[in-house]
Formats: sequence, structure tokens, C-alpha cells
Amino acid sequence: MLLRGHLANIRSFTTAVPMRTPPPAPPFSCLCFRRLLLQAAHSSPGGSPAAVAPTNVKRVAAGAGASPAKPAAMSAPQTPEFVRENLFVPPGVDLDEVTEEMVLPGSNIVVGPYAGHAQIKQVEYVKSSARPSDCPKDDRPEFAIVGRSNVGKSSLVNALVRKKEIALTSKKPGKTQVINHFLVNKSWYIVDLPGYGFANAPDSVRMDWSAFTKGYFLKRKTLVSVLLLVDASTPPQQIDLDCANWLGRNDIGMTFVFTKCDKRKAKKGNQPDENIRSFLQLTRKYYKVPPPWIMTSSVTGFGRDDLLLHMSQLRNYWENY
Ligand SMILES: Nc1nc2c(ncn2[C@@H]2O[C@H](COP(=O)(O)OP(=O)(O)OP(=O)(O)O)[C@@H](O)[C@H]2O)c(=O)[nH]1
Ligand SMILES: [Mg+2]
Repeated sequence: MLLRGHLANIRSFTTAVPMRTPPPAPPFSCLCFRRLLLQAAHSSPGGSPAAVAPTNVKRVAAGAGASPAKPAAMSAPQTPEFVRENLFVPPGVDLDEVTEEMVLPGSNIVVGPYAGHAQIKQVEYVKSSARPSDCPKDDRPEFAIVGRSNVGKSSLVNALVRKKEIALTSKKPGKTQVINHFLVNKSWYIVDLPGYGFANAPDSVRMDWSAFTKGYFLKRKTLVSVLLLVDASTPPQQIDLDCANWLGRNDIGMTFVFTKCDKRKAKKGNQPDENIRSFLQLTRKYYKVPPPWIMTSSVTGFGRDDLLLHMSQLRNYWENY
């Protein structure tokens, strides 16, 4: 079956009946989930319900930004504000049976029975491709990391695989100019893409995004999901909204990954949780069901393990379907 079908099914699962009986959840997810429950148990009640997002945003932003030097797992998220309608409910889960504890911290993502092995044991750089047609041609599933220049795509790749410089990062926008494939556990790919919205790259290396989107997103049959990275330290940017809109219109499965959630403003300006809430509100109209979203920081590691767990459930569903 075409990938588009897979993605559409994943995306519309909040209303659809599961297509098949999911496999029993592997023990790893239970353990990981237990850890999250324990974290939640140490938390204090949050504030009033947010207007739009299910917003664990509020509670986790506090945890994420508390101390950039601390590892993420050490931060203590507060109790999520639980808004059932805004959750991303994966295949194999009945919305009516979802409880607060099933939602990953700092996200709207419910963990379901497809969540499984999320540990990265091995990662290797495979190749850099200048054109979509040069990308690896095997059948392994892949996740594409997309976002504005400088949003933190390469940093997220490094954080996910726990290697400092497997993907090259830079303070200057436009560092990544080719499609980089990294093979994880010899079974799936993370793909670091050039950023959009960077006009100053030399013509010789500048990505033609319109040709690229047609060539890659619409034709890449092994694309499980796009991780659309959005900088939580700045208010919503039109170019990100346009990208989210385009992906939504083309029914390409995606997860919003909010980056730089450790960057809290000392005085003026919105905090990451406010920026995230505005962004989600603005993108609501693009989707029939809420896409998954999650807060991260490549500096503290916040959200890393939870994002990997979410990716495992998308991947396992994709592979088993
Ligand atoms: N505080 C903070 N800084 C970050 C985070 N993620 C990335 N950065 C910084 O943001 C800058 C850009 O990071 P990159 O990972 O190179 O960004 P990119 O999206 O790959 O950029 P291009 O390849 O140019 O498109 C670097 O200076 C990073 O150290 C984060 O979570 N928190
Ligand atoms: Mg990069």
C-alpha cells in the first residue's frame, strides 16, 4: 500500500477504528512509560486550562527551562492540563480510554501499544545527497528533520543519537546544504535536511525548496513522518506556518518538534510555552485531527527519550501495517 495511505491512517486515528489488532507492547515501552509516570507523580498541579493546546506546555516549559545544565530527566514536570480533544492518539488506542498518565510529558502525544524499542545502540553516517533522487534506495523507514535554517535540526540529530558532532552544527544559518542520511540500529534512517528560509547561501549550494519538496516529500515512499522543527524561543514565523500548511494539505504525516525550549527570556518577550501555544492555535485550521507535538531542548536533552518513543510507535506501526 502507498505510504500516503499509512500516513493518512496514522493521522486520522483519533476518529478511525484501528485497522488491525496491534501487537502486544514490548516491555521496553512499559518500563519507559513507568519512568514517565514516576516523573509525573513528583509533580505539582498546573494552572488553569489553556485555551488551545492541551497544554502540558505550561508545566513542562517550567521543567525544561529550570536549569539548562541539568539533564532533562532530572527536571520535574508539573501535572498536565489534560484536554482530550487536542491529543494525538496513536493506532491501537481508544480515545475514550486515554488517561492523563498516557500522555508524554511536554507533548500532546499518547503512548500506545506500538511504542517499543526506542534505544539508539548504533548510528552511522551513510551519505550526503545533493538531490532527492540520489538518496538511499533501500526500503528502510525514515524520519525527515525539517525546519528553518538555524532552528536546531542538526543539533537534534546529535541529541537523539547522543553523538556530539555526527551532524555538523553552526551558529551561522545555512550550514547543512545537502540531504544527510544517518542509519540507526541498522534498521531506520534519520535524515538531516537543509533549512528553508535562508536567502544568503551561495547559489551553488542553496536548496531549491520548491523542487525539493516535490522530489522528496511527495515521492519518498519510505518517509514515515516529517519532524517539523519550530523554534520555541521566538513567536510563530510565517514561513513555518506555510510549511505546516503545505505538509497538512498534502497529507504528509508530521510531528511538530519545538526546539530551544531551554531558552527562557529574562525580561521582555514571550516564553517558549506562550510561543508554542500561539503556534498551535495558528496551525489548528490546517488539520482535521491535531498532529502530534513535543517540546525539546538539545542543550538539556529534554524531550529526547520521549521523542524517540513516539518515533518508535510511528515506525512500528508503519512496519507492521
Ligand atoms: N539554547 C539552545 N540552542 C540550540 C538548541 N538547538 C540548537 N541550538 C543552537 O542553534 C544553532 C543552530 O543549530 P543547528 O543544529 O546547526 O541548526 P540547523 O537547523 O541544523 O541549521 P542549518 O543547518 O543552517 O539549517 C547552534 O548554535 C546550536 O548550538 C537548543 O535546543 N537550545
Ligand atoms: Mg544543519
